[in-house]
Amino acid sequence: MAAVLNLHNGKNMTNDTWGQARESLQTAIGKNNYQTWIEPLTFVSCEDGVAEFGVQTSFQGDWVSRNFGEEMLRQFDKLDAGVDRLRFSVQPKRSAPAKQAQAPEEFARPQAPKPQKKATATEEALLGAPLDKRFTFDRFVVGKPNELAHAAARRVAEGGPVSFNPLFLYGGVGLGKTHLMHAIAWELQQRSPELRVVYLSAEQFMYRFIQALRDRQMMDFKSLFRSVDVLMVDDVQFIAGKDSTQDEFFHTFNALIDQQKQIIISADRAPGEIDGLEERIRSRLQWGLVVDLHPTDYELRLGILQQKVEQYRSQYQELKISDGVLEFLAHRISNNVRVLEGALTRLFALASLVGREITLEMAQESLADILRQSDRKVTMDEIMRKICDYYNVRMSDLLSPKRSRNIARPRQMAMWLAKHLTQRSYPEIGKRFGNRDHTTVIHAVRKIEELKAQDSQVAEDAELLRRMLEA
Ligand SMILES: Nc1ncnc2c1ncn2[C@@H]1O[C@H](COP(=O)(O)OP(=O)(O)OP(=O)(O)O)[C@@H](O)[C@H]1O
Repeated sequence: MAAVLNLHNGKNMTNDTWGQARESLQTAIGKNNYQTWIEPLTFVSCEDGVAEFGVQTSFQGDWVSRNFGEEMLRQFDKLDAGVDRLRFSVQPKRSAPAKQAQAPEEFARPQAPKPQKKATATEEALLGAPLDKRFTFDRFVVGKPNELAHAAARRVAEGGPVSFNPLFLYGGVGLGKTHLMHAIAWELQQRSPELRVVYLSAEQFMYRFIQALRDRQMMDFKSLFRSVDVLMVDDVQFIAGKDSTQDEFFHTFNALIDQQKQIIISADRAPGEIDGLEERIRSRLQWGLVVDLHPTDYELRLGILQQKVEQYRSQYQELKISDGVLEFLAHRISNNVRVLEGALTRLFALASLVGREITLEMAQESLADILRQSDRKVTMDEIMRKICDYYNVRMSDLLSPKRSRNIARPRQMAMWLAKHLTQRSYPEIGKRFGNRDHTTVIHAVRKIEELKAQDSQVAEDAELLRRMLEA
């Protein structure tokens, strides 16, 4: 890369200046923004006061220009770099056949005293939310619990004729829904930079919708959202019960599907389980492919830990972990992947502090709180309350001798959950449920196991309840 920048005032600026500007930008805009948006920029040249940066997609250039352009110029000013204007041009990939570079995005310094035209809510809405650069397919570890979701995501990321529309990904907290959606977006943008791929959470969709209403820019809002090529909406359960947002979402959804544009949705549960979602939306969400990210199993957790350690080593090299430490963590931390990552980050910090091998004892000591939390078992009370909510039965009925099916089945489910999620013995469970005999509990647990194998509704109920209680 050229090491020297020409300043329009004749002074020379070395590459160090860009380095310095980057440092202060990190402080000014925060580490996350910096890593996602500024770090990937490549400095191309600086001529006549125009500093040019290479970006991978026009989306990236557009985003940086709108959101950080002003701050970048401010930092250049501080360093007296003589930069008046920024240009972001999409750099063709080396391996790709020579292709025409796209028209660069430019950020021109606003002319004082004329105020810079602020991007309207709707213009910003088009850009969605920033993508996390760590959330790529490369970094997604595939195992049994997520293989179907991964395969579907890969298929959608290949682009081409829409096959699963919408793709609906669901699963418990921290199981990789957002990661997969960002991975699809990165891949699509890499394959086809001209595509308008918009990712945002359902909450952001709602706020942008409200802002457009308030600013009387609904027409813009509608046409912008209807002009995207791929729309991804994360955590769609958020709009349940929010009627006008649902309505708008429904129309956007239909318009895009009609144009055969790809839609990808995520939620913490299956479409049919989201209370407060209009029936017409619920059924449309089931039109395409609905896939489930199951809770992680031991092998997947271990794979994720190993991958993260490798990544860490490739950056910092020195990291020694005794045999058995990762296995221990994969065994003991059974919650979501975010918790696993948190545990590892702490171990990495510890390793860099002590400067020697991380042993099992050290890991146990430094992660005591996380391990304790993971040990936390669901209480009987929580199970009973959840069952009452879920099946709409009264606690007094659950504990009563009543045997009608609408009471007996929830009670059996509660016993099954108690057996699987708590350390309680059969007699203890029986006692808690209105002083029943332990054989009744054994029978209930068996009954639910049997029903789960025969009746998909029971299997789904059991899985959902277990997830909700473990979340
Ligand atoms: N299979 C995986 N391989 C590697 N990292 C993973 C995997 N699954 C999850 N992660 C990591 O775990 C963290 C949480 O994942 P993510 O944010 O995608 O979860 P989520 O399902 O969207 O959760 P939430 O319901 O809280 O939004 C992220 O840092 C992600 O990279």
